[in-house]
This record gives sequence, structure tokens and C-alpha cells, in this order.
Amino acid sequence: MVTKSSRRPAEAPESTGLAALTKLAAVSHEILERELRATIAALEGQALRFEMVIDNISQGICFFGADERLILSNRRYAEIYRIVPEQLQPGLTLGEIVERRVAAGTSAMAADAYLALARSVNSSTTSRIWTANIADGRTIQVCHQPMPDGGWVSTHEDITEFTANRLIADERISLQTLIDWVPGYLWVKDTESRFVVVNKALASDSGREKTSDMIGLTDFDLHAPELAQKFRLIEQNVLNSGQPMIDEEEFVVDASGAGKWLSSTKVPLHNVQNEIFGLVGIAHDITVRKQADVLRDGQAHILEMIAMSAPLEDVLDRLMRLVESQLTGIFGSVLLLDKDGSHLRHGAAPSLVKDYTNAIDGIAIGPKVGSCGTAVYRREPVIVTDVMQDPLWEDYRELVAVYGYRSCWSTPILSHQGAVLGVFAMYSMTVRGPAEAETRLIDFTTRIAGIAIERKLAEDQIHFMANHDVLTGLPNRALLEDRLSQAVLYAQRYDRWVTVVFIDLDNFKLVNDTLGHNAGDELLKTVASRMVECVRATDTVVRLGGDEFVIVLFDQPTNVDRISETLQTIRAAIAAPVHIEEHHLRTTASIGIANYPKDGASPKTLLANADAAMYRAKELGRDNFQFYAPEFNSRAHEKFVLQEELRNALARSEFALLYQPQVDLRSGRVFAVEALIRWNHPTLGVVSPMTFIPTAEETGLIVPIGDWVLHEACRQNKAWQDAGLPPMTVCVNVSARQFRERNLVGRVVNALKDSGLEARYLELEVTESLIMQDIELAVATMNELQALGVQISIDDFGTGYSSLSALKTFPVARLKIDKSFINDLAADENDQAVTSAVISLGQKLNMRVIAEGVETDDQVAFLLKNNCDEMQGFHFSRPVSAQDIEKLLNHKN
Ligand SMILES: Nc1nc2c(ncn2[C@@H]2O[C@@H]3COP(=O)(O)O[C@H]4[C@@H](O)[C@H](n5cnc6c(=O)[nH]c(N)nc65)O[C@@H]4COP(=O)(O)O[C@H]3[C@H]2O)c(=O)[nH]1
Repeated sequence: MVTKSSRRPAEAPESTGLAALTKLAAVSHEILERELRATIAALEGQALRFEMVIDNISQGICFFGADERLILSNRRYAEIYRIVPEQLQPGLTLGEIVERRVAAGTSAMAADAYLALARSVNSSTTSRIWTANIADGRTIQVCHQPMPDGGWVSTHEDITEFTANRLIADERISLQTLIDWVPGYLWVKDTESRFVVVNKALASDSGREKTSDMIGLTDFDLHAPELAQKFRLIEQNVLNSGQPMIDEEEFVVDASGAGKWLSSTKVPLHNVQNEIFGLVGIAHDITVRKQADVLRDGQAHILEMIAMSAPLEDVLDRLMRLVESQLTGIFGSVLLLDKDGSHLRHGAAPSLVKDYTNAIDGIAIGPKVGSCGTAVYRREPVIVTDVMQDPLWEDYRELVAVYGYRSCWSTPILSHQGAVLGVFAMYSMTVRGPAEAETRLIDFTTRIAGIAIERKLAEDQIHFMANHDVLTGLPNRALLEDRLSQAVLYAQRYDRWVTVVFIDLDNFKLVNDTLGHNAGDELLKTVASRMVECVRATDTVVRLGGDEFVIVLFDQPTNVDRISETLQTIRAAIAAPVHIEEHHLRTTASIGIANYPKDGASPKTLLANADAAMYRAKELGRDNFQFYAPEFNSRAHEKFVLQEELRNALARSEFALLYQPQVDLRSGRVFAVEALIRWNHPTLGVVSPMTFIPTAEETGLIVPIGDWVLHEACRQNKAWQDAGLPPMTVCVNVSARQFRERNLVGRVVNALKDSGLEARYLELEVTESLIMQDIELAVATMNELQALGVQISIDDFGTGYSSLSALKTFPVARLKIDKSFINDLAADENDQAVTSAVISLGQKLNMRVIAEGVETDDQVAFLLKNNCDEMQGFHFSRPVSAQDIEKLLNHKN
């Protein structure tokens, strides 16, 4: 419908005059009228088409004249403003139309305001477009075009829907931008687990160019079936239960093949009816944190393994796997520095090709030995980015080429004291240097590996020390039982023997005491290594301590002669001279043997019986070997009983002193007596000091016994003097144990005081070896005693190793030549040489010299000839009782 202001037809002119003219005129009129009608019809057709076009366009149109009266409007205009078309007749004023719109609720403002606005727009000559939010909530876009005659045409379009759509579109765009900014993954899925919304990060890590490429996909399109199935189950659970899954750790492999750890949250989505229509998921990459966790946990686990003394290979293997879990395309390796300090041995390399690790196992270190050998040689990291180019790998290129390793970064593993323990290397298949994270990991790994290796070395050392003797390196008592048990088990099974050899060096103590501990140690080491050379690798040589050794001869034939042969070899090896500094030492051994199964079934019994046999060898004069016999044990028992009885002997007054005179060789005058102790045992009779003094020494009983001797000897000497005998010296033996007692001098003072004997009539005999144990202390004690007026003599002189320079400093009055030199004096040239040397030495040092154990005239003659001053021995008198001395002196002097 189009409303028009004018549509009237043209009117015909009136004609009068001539007929022809009239006819012509009539015809012309007809023609004109026809033409006019045709024109009108054409115009009417055009107008109709125009009307139809105007009525059918989607915009509302209205056309006003300069007098603000409506000339034309279309149906859409009436629709937009909800005005009945019939009420929109041409000729209506703008004011009337506005009133109708206000009435229809389709005006943007009140009528006056609208008219004012319209007029101000009309006054302008330029077109204007604006949107009006009309009262019923719609948005109308108005386009106003002024006309040159003062009228105007305006189009009106309802853009409510469009605006709403644009808002939605705008919202969509900003929401996508927003979720694309989310640093992690964000997605929405429908109830079938199909992606509905995803952010850019998720799309691109899933290998999709646009986020829209993801829409409609499921996890089965992105992940391996098992992983996709796992995700689906989780999501179905969220959808079915309505319970969100919060911050669960999930491991995924992205489109590039890189594995990553995610912390994922999946929350169900509800519509207004509270029905679940999907879920929203967010996930952020926690790979770095997870790796740090793995590293921290791994480190803790490895340190725990180290603390629990797990095998080193296991610790290093675990360490390498930990390193590899932190990096991609890296293979870790640890090589350990060999004991010789010049080769590298396989430590751990779980991911390197086995043939390659075998090939480099045992490689020597050096200035051009790949990365590892060079790093240890230089004691600094060696980073080789391309093994095929670097000159350090020249000699190993062929070897490594087969396996495709291209870069190798090696760092020496150091102990906390800076010693090289091994080398840690990272291999990769690409030509490159370490990244920052890799360098950090290298530092971490070398530190942990260092702790593990150092700990292992310390444990090995502790284990070795626990089972070996430090001085000789031989197994010790702890290992002995184990080895002996094994040997016994073997012998049991194969019906063989085990021989246990107990060895005690005879004169070791003397060497130690006289030449010092260093010499003693040297002697022990030499003897130990000689014994090891005498036996087979399957036999065990053990140092029990001191000068005691045990040899376990494994898998022995059941033949005593063969065993004796081995023992003779061992004896000879021990007895061969040992050269220490300027000394040529000879040492012998007392050896006891017990055989399994004859002499005992258990290691303990075998050892005890071999020990008993060794004691028997000692009793029999040392330097021999004895096979165990059952009666040896009864001897040991006897010794034990003796010890117990010795403890009571003092209280029971079972001790007595005998005295042996000492005479001047030339005048034959008795000038002194030596007090010699005897034990009057209630059942055994008189027990020799040779039997019980060593036991008294061992038990410490020598101190009270020695005290008693001192008091008794002083008392007796004073008694003799009081009885009118000519004053003489009484000599008292002082043992090493007594001499070491702090208050020896005080005890001597007491004995003198108690007895009233003058100090000059008391002489203490100390042995040479006793003085040599601690020369300084001995000289200091001797000086104190000398200051009291007590004399000192050196007993058993010649058997020790006193140096001349030391001897000069001793405040000693006499040297006593040991009776072992006097025994064979008549026949043995050596003894003669020693005896005359001691006599002349004494003279030079202004000391008197007495020979003890003199029994024969020949000995007396030799001593006289060599200007010896004094003698003591059976030749003159055996040790006798105090009464006998009295008689003897009365008789002789
Ligand atoms: N074959 C032989 N032997 C002779 C001869 N002349 C003396 N003897 C013995 O030689 C030993 C000398 O004493 P000694 O060397 O100090 O050796 C002493 C001494 O080291 C120690 N001893 C004895 N009494 C005591 C004591 O009261 N205290 C300490 N600590 N030791 C003592 O016991 C050792 C042995 O004492 P005895 O059995 O009394 O043996 C004595 C004595 O009887 C001889 O011509 N031929």
C-alpha cells in the first residue's frame, strides 16, 4: 500500500468551428485522449510497481514535505511503529504521527522532545543516521535525508535482533580472547566428551591450527586409546556424579611427542533446569614442578640408599635413571677410577648401548682420551659438542660412530678432599652443548655420585680394617673364624684335613723393646709376607695380634709328613735373617699344630688346641713345632690352677728367699748376695721362679710379691749386719712390671726405712731389655734410686741391644754377663768374644763386670785371664738359705 497526495486524470479541451476542423479536432482530441490515457495507464503501472517495491522493502520509509506533512509512507513504517496503516494517510503532520507513535508505545521519547529533535535534524542539510531505543524495548536505526525543498525522507530499520546478535558475537570474541589468554589448557565438553570450546594452547599442543578445528573431536582423536579411555572414564564419572575432579595429576604426551604432567580440574556444567549438559576443564602444566618433585624425591631416595649401604652399582644406576628422567635425549654414564688411579671402570650407564659400555670399560686416562679419560686426566669438565669433530675423540671416533652418540660432556667426580673418584658423562645423539638445566643437573649428579662413591670406599676401608690387620694387611681374627669355618665345611664334605698352625715369634718382644717399635713393625711385616709366600692362595695367614699368627692350611692331604714339610718351609722363612737398618736380626718361632678332624671338630676347638700345642713348643725351649696332643690341655689347666694359687701364696706366707753369694774373682771374698725367690707350694713342693714369675708378671701379682722380696731382703741383710757379719750388698731382682710402677722409689725408701738398712747395701738388678723399653723413664728412675744411694746393675747383659751411647748415660754400677754366654765359654769362640768384649766395655765405662752361672774352673780361668772382676755361680755356691749364708760367711771370710 502506498498512499499518494494526487492521482486525478487529465480533462479533454472543449471544441467549436469548422466540421473538419471540428473532426480533426475531434480526432486529435481522441488521439490525444488515447495517448493521455496510455500515459496515465503507464504511469499508474509504474506507480503500482513503485508502491509494491516501497511496500516490500524491509525498511520503513516516510516522505515529508517542507510543511511537515506526510507525503508518503510504506507498510513497514506502519509495522515498525505499530500504527494502523489507515491512520497514516498522506497529509498528516509530523506532530500527529508522533502522537500516534507515543500512543502505540513506539516512540523513543515524549512527543515534544521528539519534535524538537526532528526539527533540529531537519534544519541541517546533511544526512544523519541514529539509533533510537523505543519504549517497547526495540532498537530502530533511523536514516534521515533532508530534501532541497525543505522536506525530508527517512528510512527506519528494526535492528533489535541484529544488535543482540552483535552483542553475542562481541561477547563470543572477547570470551575466546579471554580463554586464549589462559596460560594452561581450557576446554568445554558436552556429555559425549566432545570438545565444544577449547583455548588456543590446547588446540596448538594438540596439533590443530585453529581452535575451531578441535570442535567435535574427542580424546580418542588426540591421545593413545588407553589414555583417551582413562580420560573418558574420569569425565563420565564427573558427569554422572556431578562431583568435580579437582587438581588431579595427569600425564599426557602432546602432538610433538613431549610428555608433560598436568594438574587438571574438571567441573560439571548445569543449565537453568539444573541438568548437567557438559563439563568445563582446566589444566596447567606442572612438568617443571613435577620434575623438581621427582628430582627431590629421587635425591632423597638415593641418599637413603647410600645411608642404607645399598650396592654402589644400584645407587649409580638409580642416579643415572633419575638424570635421564629429567631430560630428553640424554644418556647418563658413570665411570669409576680404578685402584691403580690410571684406568676407568664401568660404574653405571643404564641407557647406553651395552657393547659401547663394554668397549670403554677399563679405558686409560690421558690427555686425549675422549671426554671422560681427558676430564679425569685434567681434573676438570670436558664438554665435547661434536665427537666427530673434536680432536680429543680422534682415537675413539670409529668406536663411537657405530652407536650414533654425537656430544659427550664429562665432569670429574671428586671426593670432598678433592681426589678424583670417577667421571660422570652425559651423551646425546645431537651436536650440542649442555643447556642451563643440564649444567645444573651435572653439578647435582656429580655431587651425589661423589657422596655415594666416597661412602662406598669408606665402607670398603672400614670392612677391610675390620677384617684385616693394619700393619701387615693380613686377615685378622674376625676373618679367621669365617675362613676356618669354610675350610672345615669343605674338609667335611670331601673327607680332607684342615691344618691350623699357631705361630708365636720367640724373641719379638726383645726386638721391640730394644730396637724400638718401628724395627718391631718391620720385622712383623717381613715375617708376615714371607709366610704368605710359603702357602697357597687358598690358605689363610692371619695375624692375631702382637707376634702371634695363625695359618689355616685348606684342603690338606691326610698325611702328617706332607704337613711337616710345609711347616719346615714356614720355619725356615721366619728364621731367615731380617735386615733392619744396620741390624741383622734372626727370629725363631714356636709353632703349634692342630688338625681337623683329629684334634677338634669346630674352629674354636682347633684354634684352642693349636694354641696349646704352641705353648708346649715354647715350654720345650722355643724354636720348634709341636703337633697337638690331648694332654696339652691339662697343662693349660695346670697353669690356670697355678695362677689361682699364686694369688693366695703371699697371704699364706708360702714364699721364701734363697741367697746366692757373689765373690771377688781375685780375692775370693763374698761381697754380695743375690736374693732369689722360692715358692714353697703345699703340694707341688718348691716351685722355681722361672715357672711362676712370668705368671706373676702376667697377672700383676709381681708388684706385691716384689714388694715382699724387697722388704725381706733388706730386713735379712740388716739382720746379718746386726748379727755381726761383715756388711755386704744384697741384690734384688726388679721385673719390668715393678719397674714401671709409679712409686717404685717410694717402695724402696719404705723397705729401707722399715728394715733400717743403709741404701748403699742394696742393689737392684734390672734387665737390659727393661731399660730399653723406655730409656728416658728408666734413666730418670735409676737416677732417683742412685740419689738415695741404692746401686743398680744390669742383669742378663749381652742379650739385648743396648747401644753404647745409651749405656754411657746409665747410672749403673755393674754389668752382669748373662749366663748363656758363660755356659759354653770354654768351647764357643763367639761366647768368648762377647764375654771379653763386655768385660773391656765395662772397664772403659768404669763399671764393674760380674759373670753369672759360673760352674767350672775353666770358666773361672777364662774370666781371670780376661780381667773379669767378679763372679756368681754354682762353682762357688748354689743359692742357699739365709742361715746357710751365715754359716758360709763365717766359714769362708
Ligand atoms: N745353671 C746355673 N744356674 C745358676 C748358676 N748360678 C746361678 N744360677 C741361677 O741363675 C739365676 C740367676 O738369677 P737371674 O738371672 O736374675 O734370674 C732369675 C730372676 O730373673 C728371676 N727371679 C728370681 N727371684 C726373683 C725375684 O725375687 N724377683 C724377680 N722379679 N725375679 C726373680 O728368676 C730367675 C731364675 O731364678 P733362679 O731359678 O733362682 O735362678 C737363678 C740362679 O739359681 C749356675 O752356675 N748355673
